[in-house]
Amino acid sequence: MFSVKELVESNCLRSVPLNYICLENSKDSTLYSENENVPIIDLSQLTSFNSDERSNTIQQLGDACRDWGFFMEYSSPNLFDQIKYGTSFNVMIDKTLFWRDYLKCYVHPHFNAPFKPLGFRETLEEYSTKGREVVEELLKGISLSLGLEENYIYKRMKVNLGSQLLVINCYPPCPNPELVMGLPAHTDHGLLTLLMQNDLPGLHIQHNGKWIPVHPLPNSFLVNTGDHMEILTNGKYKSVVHRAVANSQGTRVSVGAAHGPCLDTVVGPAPELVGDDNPAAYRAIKYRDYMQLQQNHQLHINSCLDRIRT
Ligand SMILES: O=C(O)CCC(=O)C(=O)O
Ligand SMILES: [Fe+2]
Repeated sequence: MFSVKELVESNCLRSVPLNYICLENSKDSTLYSENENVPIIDLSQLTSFNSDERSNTIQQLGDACRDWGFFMEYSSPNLFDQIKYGTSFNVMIDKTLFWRDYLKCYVHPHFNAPFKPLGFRETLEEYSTKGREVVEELLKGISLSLGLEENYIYKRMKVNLGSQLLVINCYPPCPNPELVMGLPAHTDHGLLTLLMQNDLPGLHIQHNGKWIPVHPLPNSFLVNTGDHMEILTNGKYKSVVHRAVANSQGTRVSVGAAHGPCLDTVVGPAPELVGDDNPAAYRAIKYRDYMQLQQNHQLHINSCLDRIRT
């Protein structure tokens, strides 16, 4: 199987090969909006000793999770292979190939990374550790915004043994970007994803029924809530549908770190967020089984969450 990078670098590419042409693109009736912007949260205020500043930011964080589920913040065939290089999404089930190559490494609770190129492992390890620290702070803020004790999510989801999956995506330039899809519409399976990207646009998020293009903001992380945040909050904070489109200008690179519960944690709606007027909307499922369910399912058909709704 060719990678898209090899295909583009072969120098014989004048138009998109047929097996990459994504018919869904012309059928997608979701409107496109350039006029709305993803909310921006200042992490230093979330960890501030000034209690007014902190509670204001917790409120903003809660609003962002409820209304957007996406915000920016300053500063092999086996799904569980610890290091995996590939193309498209899952070549075993994809009917159309996607314009994307990737490297995935599980970096927590056990750290895995290639030994080459020199220094890559060390950089990835430091990046992953810092990412977990950021997520711990965000989870405290999110727990408080839900009226829960600040360590509620961290403890209940056993995040100290949590799964952290680093996905490095590469979207080489495409001669006809409107005919292909980098990564089709999907939601992420974990609790929170931190995304870093280079300066080429491509990410779209669905908000109030429209696709919102996200313009890269230097020195920021994009943070999005995943399916397990939606399950745990019983739908109060939604997992956000997003996609990545291709471009003709240059190679777009994004690095996503999916932070989830411990793989063996059985996750269902938090009892504190369920009541007579708000019954549990999802059945409890082990995180590992959920990931398997998502992987075996064509990404863009509909959200994997639909399969565990009560
Ligand atoms: O490349 C992007 O901006 C999005 C990547 C993504 O959604 C993912 O890896 O799950
Ligand atoms: Fe994603």
